[in-house]
Parts: sequence; C-alpha cells; structure tokens
Amino acid sequence: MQDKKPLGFIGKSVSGSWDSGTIAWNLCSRSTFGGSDEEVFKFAKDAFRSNVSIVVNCAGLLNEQTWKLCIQVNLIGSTIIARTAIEQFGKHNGGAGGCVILIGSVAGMSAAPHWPVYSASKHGVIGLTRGFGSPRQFKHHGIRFNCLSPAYVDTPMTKNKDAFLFKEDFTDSRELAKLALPPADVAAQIVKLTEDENQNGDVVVISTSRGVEKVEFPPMPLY
Ligand SMILES: NC(=O)C1=CN([C@@H]2O[C@H](COP(=O)(O)OP(=O)(O)OC[C@H]3O[C@@H](n4cnc5c(N)ncnc54)[C@H](O)[C@@H]3O)[C@@H](O)[C@H]2O)C=CC1
Ligand SMILES: CCCCC/C=C\C=C\C(=O)C/C=C\C/C=C\CCCC(=O)O
Repeated sequence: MQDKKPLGFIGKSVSGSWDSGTIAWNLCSRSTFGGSDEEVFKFAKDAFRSNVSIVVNCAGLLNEQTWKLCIQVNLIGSTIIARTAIEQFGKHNGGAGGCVILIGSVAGMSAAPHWPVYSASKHGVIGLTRGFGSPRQFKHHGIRFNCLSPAYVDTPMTKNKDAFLFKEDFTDSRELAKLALPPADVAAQIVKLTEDENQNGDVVVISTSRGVEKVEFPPMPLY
C-alpha cells in the first residue's frame, strides 16, 4: 500500500470508504472458494506487486456448523496472507519490509464452549503472529506482525446464533450487545498498530471492560 493508506478493509460496512483494492478479501475468498493453492498465491503475488507494505486481514467466520470452512477462512486464509506478504515485500527478497495485522479474538486465548473450532482457529492466528513476528523472523524479512484480538464487537457476526453450539444459552443477547465494542474503536487500534514501529510479534486485546492491553505470555520451557 502506498503512503500508508490502506487499500481496503474487509466488510461491507466500510469497503466503500477506501480505494478499490480488497486484497485480503480476495485472498480469503479465493483460498476458500476457488482455485488451487498455486492459483491463490499467484493472485496474491499480482495483488501485492508495487509498493504494498501494510496488510490487514480482517476476514473471518464463526460457524461451528461449517467448521472446516471456519478453519479455512480464519487460519488458512491468515497463513496465505502472512506467507505471501513475506515473499512479496520481505527485505530478504529485496522488498522494503512493512507490517501485517491479523485479527484474532479473545476466543483465541480462552476456552470457548459455544465455538470451540472458531476458538482453535484464532489460537492459530495468534501462533502465526508470534512466530512470524519473532526477532529471528524480523531480522530475515523486516515485516512486523501483530494481532489485534477483540472481545465482542457490534457486527453481524454476533447476531447469528445458529452458528453457535448450545444456542439456547443465548436467549437474550441484548445486554451483551450493549457492552460490545463499536467497530470504529477496533479500526482505530488497527491503525495504531500499523504506525507503532516498536510493536512486533504482539497480541493486543481490546475490550469494552478493560480497554487496550498487550498480552504478556509466560516463558515456556523448551525441554
Ligand atoms: N464481532 C466480534 O465480536 C468479533 C470479531 N472478531 C473478528 O473480527 C473479524 C471481523 O469480523 P466481524 O466484522 O465481526 O464479522 P462479520 O461476519 O460481520 O464480517 C466478517 C467479514 O469476513 C468476510 N469473509 C468471511 N468469509 C470470507 C471468505 N471466505 N472470503 C472473504 N471474505 C470472507 C465476510 O464477507 C465479512 O465481510 C473476524 O476475523 C472475526 O473473527 C474478533 C473478535 C470479536
Ligand atoms: C449473542 C452474543 C454472542 C455473540 C458472539 C459472537 C461472536 C464472537 C466473536 C468472537 O471472536 C468472540 C468474542 C468474545 C468472546 C470469546 C470467548 C468467550 C467464551 C465464548 C463461549 O461462550 O463459548
């Protein structure tokens, strides 16, 4: 993307507000609905040509009934975007580096009885972020990877109870809806993450109850 201006955000509500490109949307669509991996990567290469340096992948699906599709969109789609960004604008390939923002969820860090597969896919998105955003990777490709993980956001995703398990538990979601974040708050935080050169490999949670928090992961024993 040129001059730090995003080519496009995912989602019908905002897609008209930016220039015409919708790279991540096209990538996820193609990875989900059409073509081989080779074709998807070829499309991505063409789309990422010429000075792209910021990519935000917001496309996502919560549906425990179509759980394979959920993994395909959330985890495989994010993986294709991450890998293609590295290949296309990584410094190791003569590119200028840049930044990739993946959208996770607090469900990527908590037990989620009503959407376990969605939760697993978002745990995976966090793993991608931390691995590709590690100092060793950054030294190689010069691309910052960060993950913004929202709690409930007031979007169409939260209205489709048929997508959840035990949907009878959601008899009255109006109180919860009042506590959901406005999408604009999430968008503002995405922009901040693209701008802050000090953030890399980070998972940032945003919620109505606690605001914006960087997640601290415990050090793990390797043996
Ligand atoms: N709404 C919420 O409470 C939360 C949402 N999120 C995440 O935020 C992101 C945005 O979700 P929402 O706007 O809430 O949901 P949404 O359902 O309103 O929007 C999701 C968007 O993803 C696109 N999409 C889905 N499958 C696709 C595919 N195969 N190819 C291309 N595009 C596809 C849809 O067209 C839609 O525009 C997702 O990654 C979601 O997992 C994270 C935490 C909370
Ligand atoms: C009727 C209200 C529920 C709407 C939920 C819809 C979308 C959620 C998207 C997320 O990414 C999850 C956000 C926050 C909660 C995460 C985990 C809490 C435990 C979930 C569970 O009960 O299974």
